[in-house]
Amino acid sequence: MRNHPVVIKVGGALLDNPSATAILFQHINALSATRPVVLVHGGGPVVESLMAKLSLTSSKLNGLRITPDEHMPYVCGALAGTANKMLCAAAIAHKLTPVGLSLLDGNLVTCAGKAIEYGAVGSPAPGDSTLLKTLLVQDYLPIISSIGSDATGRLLNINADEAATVVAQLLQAELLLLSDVDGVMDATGQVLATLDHSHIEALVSSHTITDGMAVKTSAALQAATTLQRPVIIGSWQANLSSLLAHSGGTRVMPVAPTQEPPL
Ligand SMILES: Nc1ncnc2c1ncn2[C@@H]1O[C@H](COP(=O)(O)OP(=O)(O)O)[C@@H](O)[C@H]1O
Ligand SMILES: CC(=O)N[C@@H](CCC(=O)OP(=O)(O)O)C(=O)O
Repeated sequence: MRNHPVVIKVGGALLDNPSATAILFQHINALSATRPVVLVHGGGPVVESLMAKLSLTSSKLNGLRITPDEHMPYVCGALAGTANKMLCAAAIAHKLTPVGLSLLDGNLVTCAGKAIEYGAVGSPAPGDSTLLKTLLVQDYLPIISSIGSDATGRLLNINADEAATVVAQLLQAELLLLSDVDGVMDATGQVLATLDHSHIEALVSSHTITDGMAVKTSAALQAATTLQRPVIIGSWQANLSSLLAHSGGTRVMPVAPTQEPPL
């Protein structure tokens, strides 16, 4: 495989922002000339807009969507269907050749249900990288939604940041978690250049890091520690090469292997 792969995760709010989508795919187009790229995506706003049209309500617990099994057809349709195909179509419009996938395709990622109060929500673990490596060797751009399944065949809704960390582990890749903010902010709104385990704990305890960012920083710390390299949290409007060169965004630093695991 050419050079070291990069896994890029984008949040679902990107899909409401055509100019940001265009900027992102221009950057991916440039980056993929030199390095294999995999895109993992969320789609929280797409799920919420479909649920509202169906007069269904959903709530979150610790940043994760409580997902009754009877909601899974709609969540799956929104994430693996609408969100995935919108991104694939945008990639084609930017001269890339996407292949739309979910976590379960080719047994890429295995999943197991989290605590029962979350419903059909799972935790991901690395599975079989063969399909991804095959696609990357052929210069395809895999675009992966965060729908998985467990060993019994139950469909599961996976937080997309957690999904991306596992895809990065599968490929031993660099990981960029891109969102609608420039990075992780401190209590004064300044973007923090670096964050380590104890700093994350303090900012979560003081409610400076909340909601989806709490899930994201926890997933980033876990991935950084497993991969033993920093994970970058930044804006989807940023220049990806600059982010990879450590200019802008927040670098979440790994816990050293000799220390106790953080989670
Ligand atoms: N300390 C923080 N720094 C930056 N953003 C934060 C922080 N705490 C909470 N947030 C919120 O987290 C959001 C990003 O997380 P999330 O909505 O899950 O993004 P995505 O859908 O892109 O994964 C930001 O839009 C912001 O509202
Ligand atoms: C369990 C859980 O919370 N699943 C998420 C999956 C999508 C996601 O993570 O989307 P963003 O990246 O846009 O937040 C959800 O249903 O919203």
